[in-house]
Amino acid sequence: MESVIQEKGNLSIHTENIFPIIKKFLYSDHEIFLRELVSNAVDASQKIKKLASYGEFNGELGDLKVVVKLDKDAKTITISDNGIGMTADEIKKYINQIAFSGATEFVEKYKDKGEDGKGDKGIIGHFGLGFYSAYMVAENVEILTKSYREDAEAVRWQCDGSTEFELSPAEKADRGSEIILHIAPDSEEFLDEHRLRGILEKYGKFLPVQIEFEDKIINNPNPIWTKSPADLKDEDYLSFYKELYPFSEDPLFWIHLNVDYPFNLTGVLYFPKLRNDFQGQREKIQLYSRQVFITDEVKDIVPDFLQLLHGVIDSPDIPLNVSRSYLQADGNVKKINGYITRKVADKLSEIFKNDREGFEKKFDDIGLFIKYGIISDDKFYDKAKDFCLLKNTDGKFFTFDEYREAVKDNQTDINDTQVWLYTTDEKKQDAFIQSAKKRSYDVLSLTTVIDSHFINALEQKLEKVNIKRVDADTLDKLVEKDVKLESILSSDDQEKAKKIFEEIAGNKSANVQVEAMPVDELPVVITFPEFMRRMTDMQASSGQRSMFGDMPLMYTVSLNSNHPVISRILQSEDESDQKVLAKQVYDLALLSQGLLSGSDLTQFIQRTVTNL
Ligand SMILES: Nc1ncnc2c1ncn2[C@@H]1O[C@H](COP(=O)(O)OP(=O)(O)OP(=O)(O)O)[C@@H](O)[C@H]1O
Repeated sequence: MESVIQEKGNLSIHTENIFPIIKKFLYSDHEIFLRELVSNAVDASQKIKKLASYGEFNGELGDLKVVVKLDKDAKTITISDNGIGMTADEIKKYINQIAFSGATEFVEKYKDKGEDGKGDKGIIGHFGLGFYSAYMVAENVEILTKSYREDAEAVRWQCDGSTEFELSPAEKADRGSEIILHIAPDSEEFLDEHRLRGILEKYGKFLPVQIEFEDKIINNPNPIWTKSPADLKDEDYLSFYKELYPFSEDPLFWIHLNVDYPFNLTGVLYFPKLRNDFQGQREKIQLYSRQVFITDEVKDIVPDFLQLLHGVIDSPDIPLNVSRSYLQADGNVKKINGYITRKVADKLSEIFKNDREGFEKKFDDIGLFIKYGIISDDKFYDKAKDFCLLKNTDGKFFTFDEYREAVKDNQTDINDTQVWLYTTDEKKQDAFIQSAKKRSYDVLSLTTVIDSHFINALEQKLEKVNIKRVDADTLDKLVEKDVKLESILSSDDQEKAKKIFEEIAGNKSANVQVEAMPVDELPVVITFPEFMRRMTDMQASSGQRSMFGDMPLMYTVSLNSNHPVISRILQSEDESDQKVLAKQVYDLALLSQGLLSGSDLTQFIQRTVTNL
């Protein structure tokens, strides 16, 4: 057997292998070539502007513009700019040496220049690979360029995707570059003006230099997120929203993001009208890097609940073209997450403090969002706990603290725990809500898709608070008090009543019990244990089918031992009379829970009509 000797060395890379790799794997989406080449042209234009501002270029800047031209007959796409251009030496350095980025070098060189000491502002490239993405669609690429330097000579570079290139003197009157792509037969789909305009509008809609295609400027070089909030009016934000989402309703409000340290980020986030739906609204945030569109999949950059917002985030500090798992672990991305969450919470808190009435009016829309935030993000909860509102069945709003105070006297039970009652459907649970109100209990209206999760989260976070649906049990059991009502029935009679109703329920899942309730409450009350409710509610909101079928597996039948009808049933001599009466009150209880249907309901109606 051959023995292995310890050895160190360099892996060798053969450049002839690199083109096929670039062509296949550099970007999964071939249309990106246009984004890359137009970005380079924009960079070249920004650089000349900067050089002029640093006094290193004293010629005429002219009208800086990038022009994209399609020639179907010649099968070429040409991207021209009047930026800094390149000398033959620069081509050798920046183009021939793959992955040697001239952008990075420019930024390094000028990093301390400019009033703000940020020489890199506005320069897009930094990997040094973008240019080669041209070979994803072209079989041959030409560069015709003339540097801004005095006495510079124009040069032509050409390469057919092998490792050989040609560099020669050329004729070009004006400063700048032309990149001519000879489109490969398998990429002729790009020789279509609609397709090209589509790609340009997607990636270049907000590029900072004018982009012309077929004699029209396709971009808005000064989108509002690049401006100072002090210079903007509400109309500006609204019309930008319309520019982004042409057919949407106006947003509720917005946040202008602007931070330079410890990372760079600008943007505008809008709160849309959510309307109880938060699936259809996602993937509306667009991510830009120095005004170049990158993606509208911001899953890994923006916390889940914030994806309900709309708008634009622009950050050169979010690593692009890297794997998802890397992105999630990235320190900047984490900081950006935290920053956006904080900003959003601060904005909500500000509106709440300055305009409580307006905040309450918008709460049906923003409530969903705030609750989602509370469920999923502890840091957000820390801020939101002071402005998240609870609405009761009378339409009155409370903060958590206000609500604690409001129900303290009446709804604290023997364990010194507050019981907050809620309804998920005011109409269906009306009988229970009315009974609760008779005792001056307050009932919260928690009717949105997210509320079952929200209630769980609240119980975990709020101390000494139990949240129970108003029909989870009889009121005496929901809010247990020291003083208990006496039952007028003897324990023998109670046992008898229980038997009669057990027979009528005829159902193992109904748990019959006797309880001393006030006389003015119903003779029979049907309730569902809270835990059972929650499981079914949560399953329903997460879109799963309930494992309990249509009706919950277990329910409680409480007989009011103080109600005269129960006494009448017990006193009845005739067994069939007794049954009819018991069945009638039992069906009434089912009816008030919406549980009486089909032949049971028909029989109930028949019986009732004949006894009129
Ligand atoms: N139109 C142009 N005008 C002037 N210089 C250019 C032009 N296109 C490319 N270059 C030069 O070639 C270099 C390499 O470009 P390339 O697109 O490969 O990388 P990059 O722009 O630096 O980084 P990225 O990979 O992020 O695009 C640029 O940094 C720039 O110096």
